[in-house]
Amino acid sequence: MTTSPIIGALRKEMTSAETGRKLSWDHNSAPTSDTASSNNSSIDANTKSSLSSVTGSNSAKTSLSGKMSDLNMDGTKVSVGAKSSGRLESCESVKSSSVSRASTSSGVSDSNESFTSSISFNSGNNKPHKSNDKRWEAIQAVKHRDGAMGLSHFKLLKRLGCGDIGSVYLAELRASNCYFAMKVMDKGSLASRKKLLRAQTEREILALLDHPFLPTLYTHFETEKFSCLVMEFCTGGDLHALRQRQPGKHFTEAAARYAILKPRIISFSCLSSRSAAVKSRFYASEVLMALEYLHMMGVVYRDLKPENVLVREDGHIMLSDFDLSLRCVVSPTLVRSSWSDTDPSRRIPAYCITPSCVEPSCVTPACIQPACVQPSCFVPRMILSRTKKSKPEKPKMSRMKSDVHHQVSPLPELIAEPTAARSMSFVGTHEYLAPEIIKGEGHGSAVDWWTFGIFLYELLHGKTPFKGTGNRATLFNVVGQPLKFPETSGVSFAARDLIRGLLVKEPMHRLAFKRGAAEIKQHPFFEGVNWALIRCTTPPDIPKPFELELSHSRKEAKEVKEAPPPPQPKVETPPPVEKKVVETAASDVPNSSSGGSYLDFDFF
Ligand SMILES: Nc1ncnc2c1ncn2[C@@H]1O[C@H](COP(=O)(O)OP(=O)(O)OP(=O)(O)O)[C@@H](O)[C@H]1O
Repeated sequence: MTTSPIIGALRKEMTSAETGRKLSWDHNSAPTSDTASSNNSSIDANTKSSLSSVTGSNSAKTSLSGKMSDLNMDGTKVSVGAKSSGRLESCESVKSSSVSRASTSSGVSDSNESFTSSISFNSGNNKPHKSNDKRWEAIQAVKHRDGAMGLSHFKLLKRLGCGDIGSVYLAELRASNCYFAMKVMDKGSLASRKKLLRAQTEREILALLDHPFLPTLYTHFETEKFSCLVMEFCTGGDLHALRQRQPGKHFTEAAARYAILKPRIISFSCLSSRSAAVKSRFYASEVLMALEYLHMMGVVYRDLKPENVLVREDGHIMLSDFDLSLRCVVSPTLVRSSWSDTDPSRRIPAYCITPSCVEPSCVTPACIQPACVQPSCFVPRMILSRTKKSKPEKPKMSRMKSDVHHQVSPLPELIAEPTAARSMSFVGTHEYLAPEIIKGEGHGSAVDWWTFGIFLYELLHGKTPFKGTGNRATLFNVVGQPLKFPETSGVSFAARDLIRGLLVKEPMHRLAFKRGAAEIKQHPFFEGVNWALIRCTTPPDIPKPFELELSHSRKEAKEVKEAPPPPQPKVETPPPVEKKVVETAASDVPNSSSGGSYLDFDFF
């Protein structure tokens, strides 16, 4: 067994006094660290779900940009490892003015090893929902003490997995008893494989997020060779990996029973249909909220599948893996207020809310208000203005009743759907690809609702609906075959109706095309879901306590330090996977069923 270059280099860097080179992302070359001041707007789509829980603050934005050539790309070819589940991607080829990497300079291409962007984003320095998180505090304390973070601040305990652009390690912040998932990407490898833009996109998106069902980026730092993202560690693993470990890659009846007892093993197909429906609804609800938040932030996820749904320590979910996501412009709009007052002067107008990540230029002409309101002002402003007006008047019972009615009447409806997003990229996973991606027609946020339909189908049936004998057949099925449910499906009518609505091949007729998650939430399948309190719901499965894992991790940590690490899977010879990589368009490229490698290609 040979020591992989990435581990060897990691060891070297960890034992050195390296504390993390500052990444210069500043447009004017002013040094900015990973703790750069940030636009710290955030959206909590959970607690005030009817509004997609808009909250935020108004700290100054920092326009960050960078030259990747500053990152000392040494061009060293290192096999970072292959993804363990197949998916495809082409180089990003966004062809719409509505799609932006914010103010990324023109001509940005991953093939340019040097590029500049001026995307204004939340560097992760301010996460309002992390104020009571001891891991957050621990990281902040180290930053405060040492100025910058580096590999030497962490102990890498074990490798959790590897993806196309990096390996993920369980890492302990030294002397803190705080654990993280650290994604380590070899910059030379990224550069030589033209993955710099993907890595940058993922980092920027992670930095934006502040939501219970999405990963927290605690910090990121650069060393001479590596780019490291320090994220929340999910103890429950991912659903795909758990199933892969079962004999025959599916749960047996016994395993299904075990699944009920052992929360980390989750089988939807083998549980009783009621149990599966309950679990599916829980996980689907949380995924839906995460997608809603992402869309509101101008992110089209594009890679929903069980493999990317991690189970957190508390049993709630966390979507991961944003390197195939698309960033775009979005103008969430209030289309219906709860105020039905006929007096125009008292009527709450339609607001346009800019997502925190987008520069003022994001404001589309559709915004009828002179200024877009910050999310945090949204609910209070509406309620306060009402209260103020009624103050001087003598309170009458009828008026009070009316006010109470207003305050408890259905919350305003907000469209947070980036309907104008358009991309020509060919990205995703075969069985989850939307027809418009396969046909190369250009796609937008509706692809996430298609994948949500496939995801729901898989949760409830244990398989995806269009899987063919090979990848090519799968693609043909997606485009040409009607949706069918197993005859013996014990799945409810409501579930099937929802799936049918989501798996409409024509995106414009697909459920949620116009109004996004709001449409889906109203479907009978989700009847009874308390969206506002879903975060407080007791999950159907809770992973076993992390302490039990720890002894195992420490053992492995010793191995990482003292023994040759496991060989990195080579991109060319990846392990067999269940969901294969699409290598080509449906008609003209050979089937790739023999491998799961990630092959980049342009659809056109
Ligand atoms: N926050 C996390 N907590 C626990 N395990 C994680 C976490 N993030 C990733 N992992 C594990 O590491 C593996 C690799 O993750 P990673 O995101 O790098 O690769 P991927 O999901 O295969 O995507 P990509 O190829 O785009 O990088 C995942 O499959 C998962 O098992």
